[in-house]
Amino acid sequence: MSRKKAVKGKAATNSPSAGSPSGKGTGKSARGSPGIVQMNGVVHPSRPSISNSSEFYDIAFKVMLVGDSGVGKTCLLVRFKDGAFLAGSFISTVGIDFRNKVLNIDGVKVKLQIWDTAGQERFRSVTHAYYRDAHALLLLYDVTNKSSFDNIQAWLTEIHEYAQQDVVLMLLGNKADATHDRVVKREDGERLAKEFGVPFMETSARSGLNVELAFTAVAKELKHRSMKDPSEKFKLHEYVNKEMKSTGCCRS
Ligand SMILES: Nc1nc2c(ncn2[C@@H]2O[C@H](COP(=O)(O)OP(=O)(O)OP(=O)(O)O)[C@@H](O)[C@H]2O)c(=O)[nH]1
Ligand SMILES: [Mg+2]
Repeated sequence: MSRKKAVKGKAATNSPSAGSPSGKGTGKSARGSPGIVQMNGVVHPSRPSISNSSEFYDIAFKVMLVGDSGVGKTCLLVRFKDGAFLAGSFISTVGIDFRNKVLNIDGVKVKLQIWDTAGQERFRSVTHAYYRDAHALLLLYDVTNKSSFDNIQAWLTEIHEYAQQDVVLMLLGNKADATHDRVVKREDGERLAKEFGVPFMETSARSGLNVELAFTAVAKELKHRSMKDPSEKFKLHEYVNKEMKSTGCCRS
């Protein structure tokens, strides 16, 4: 396995690579996605990085953050990438943006290119165009906002319409730190996730609760799928449940 160099940066003005399904499996660069070539669902850089990032990786995947405006998608990404919480006034994302992070998963360097989408309705058509190339989707609601939870079903319909059939999907109930403002119980999130057969956890971009776990679980699943190693058994649901219990984070 050759080791690649991670491309770092933001691409708010990029057109979606998803606009080029023909790039899939051909080894050709996907239109509008600088330095990205798709081969067997795994993303590799098509040319040397011009950024100052010196982080190398073996395999790379696209992960998208979706959910209503204000649920905490940007804050979750910033917490994961920089280990910090974006305090202060809420600045709603315009369009779409991405950040890269390389994780060491069982000795394999897995680069996650994480796309932070705008939750506002008016950007929905922009977001739709990116779904097709996503290997994983983190679907967020806000435990302090009932309508963001009620909208999860609509988001799932959208995901089924625009994303790949085998996309890795996880439901996250964010802002779990906000105990006084909570209106959605953890059990409600669990029930909904069970109904749709998706792994679930509560997170907090503010406290960092389960943020690393959510991305690591997705990276492990994607790595497992791409390696197709029959000797290696990995079950996303089991991993999430086991890790949640071991941290004792969200169980009463
Ligand atoms: N208490 C608490 N507040 C949070 C958390 N995550 C985000 N927030 C707050 O929620 C607001 C919205 O956060 P964003 O991350 O900007 O929301 P978003 O989902 O990216 O919204 P759009 O970009 O409009 O789609 C901000 O005021 C954050 O400070 C969290 O885990 N806990
Ligand atoms: Mg945002």
